Amino acid sequence: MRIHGEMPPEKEEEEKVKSLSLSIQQPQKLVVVGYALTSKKKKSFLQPKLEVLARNKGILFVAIDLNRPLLDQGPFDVVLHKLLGKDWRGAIEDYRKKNPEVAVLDPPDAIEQLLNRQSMLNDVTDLNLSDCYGKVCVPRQMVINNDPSSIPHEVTRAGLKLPLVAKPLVVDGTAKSHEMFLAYDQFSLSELEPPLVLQEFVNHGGVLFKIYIVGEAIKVVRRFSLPNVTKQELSKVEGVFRFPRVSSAAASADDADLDPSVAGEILGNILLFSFSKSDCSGYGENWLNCFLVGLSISLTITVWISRRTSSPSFTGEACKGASSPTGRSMFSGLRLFNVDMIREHGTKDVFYVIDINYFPGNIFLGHTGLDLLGKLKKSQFSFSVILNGKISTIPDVHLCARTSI
Ligand SMILES: Nc1ncnc2c1ncn2[C@@H]1O[C@H](COP(=O)(O)OP(=O)(O)OP(=O)(O)O)[C@@H](O)[C@H]1O
Ligand SMILES: O=P(O)(O)O[C@H]1[C@H](OP(=O)(O)O)[C@@H](OP(=O)(O)O)[C@@H](O)[C@@H](O)[C@@H]1OP(=O)(O)O
Ligand SMILES: [Mg+2]
Repeated sequence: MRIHGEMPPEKEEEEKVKSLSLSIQQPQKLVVVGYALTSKKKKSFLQPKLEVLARNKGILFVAIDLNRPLLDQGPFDVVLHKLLGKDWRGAIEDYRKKNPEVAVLDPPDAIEQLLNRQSMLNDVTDLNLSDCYGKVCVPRQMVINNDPSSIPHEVTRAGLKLPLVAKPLVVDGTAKSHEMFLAYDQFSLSELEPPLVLQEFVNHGGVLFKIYIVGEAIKVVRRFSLPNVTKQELSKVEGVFRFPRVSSAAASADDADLDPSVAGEILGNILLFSFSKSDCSGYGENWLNCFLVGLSISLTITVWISRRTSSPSFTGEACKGASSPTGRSMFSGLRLFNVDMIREHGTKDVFYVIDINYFPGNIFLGHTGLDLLGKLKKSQFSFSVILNGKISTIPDVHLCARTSI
């Protein structure tokens, strides 16, 4: 006899099968990430723990075979690349055109802007951020292409202030492109080999901020940097001195007990505007994705998605460039990069962008950026970074996430 409500055995069996099939997880759709990297980058980037972490998140890294046409490979959801050369550039351009649904990180044009220490900072200057939202500057600098003997005269003519940091003009991933010199007088600079950028050294209390950007995710870390150069030191010392990679990953200052005037309880607000590459509107799901990472330092970061109409002088300008196919606005099309910023010693809100790097080291490891790899295929974003102490005065801001870190 069956109690009321009890199922007949055949029905029970049917229900069991149903609940069993529901409990079997649907196979996760893998996000396939094709990568083409220099051997140096492959070693530093594709560490086993990253691959395991990625696999657990449904992301599969697949090596692109450089001996076969790229168009014959895949299908990929995302292509990550850090390779130089015309052939590769041509192949990736062609691939992008024929596979518009694939997120190619990043477009060769956008990367190219960062391969030269003059063009990498151009857009920061052009945006003239100091006028609108605070002071984000670039150090004064000049390019020396040839004839090192002309340097002393050129430096004097340009009125550059000593000391100067001499940097190789071209950034091509080689150790040579990271060879830095600090010059206390202009005459010694003739010893160096052009092409060079000569950049005014900005005293910043020996701490540098690295702002890592992966699509919509931002992480800021502190690194040790060169100490201040005093007037006394400058008057006594002559010569040009090579200095090592002072702000490498090993020079983390996140856990250091720093003077608050250097580390900053609140240094100001670094604001990240992001905007749609295609039409600068319709952020729907994208602004849900917008979030902040990195709770380890005392900066306030605000991330927002802004419409073309808001913050006209800045966002409008940036959108214009980003939405035009030939546009070369700041970071146009870039989704995988970092900005190195320092704060002028003795000031609260005068920041300088000194370097911008494409696909920098460890950008995914320990960052939530990995989660974004899959989402990047949907969103088309570019970024501009500004810094501001007075958020409340900015009109029509679509605030997405804000946190003190
Ligand atoms: N204008 C400047 N004023 C003060 N310090 C500077 C300036 N430019 C560079 N530095 C110091 O030199 C270091 C290296 O400079 P920069 O970041 O331009 O070189 P890089 O080789 O491109 O570095 P990265 O490894 O981050 O790519 C910085 O971390 C900072 O300590
Ligand atoms: O050496 P790391 O792994 O730390 O990464 C560095 C990266 O080298 P990689 O791309 O070969 O990894 C550099 O790239 P190239 O200019 O040489 O192309 C540059 O982006 C640095 O800023 C990165 O330093 P970090 O961002 O960590 O300070
Ligand atoms: Mg660099």
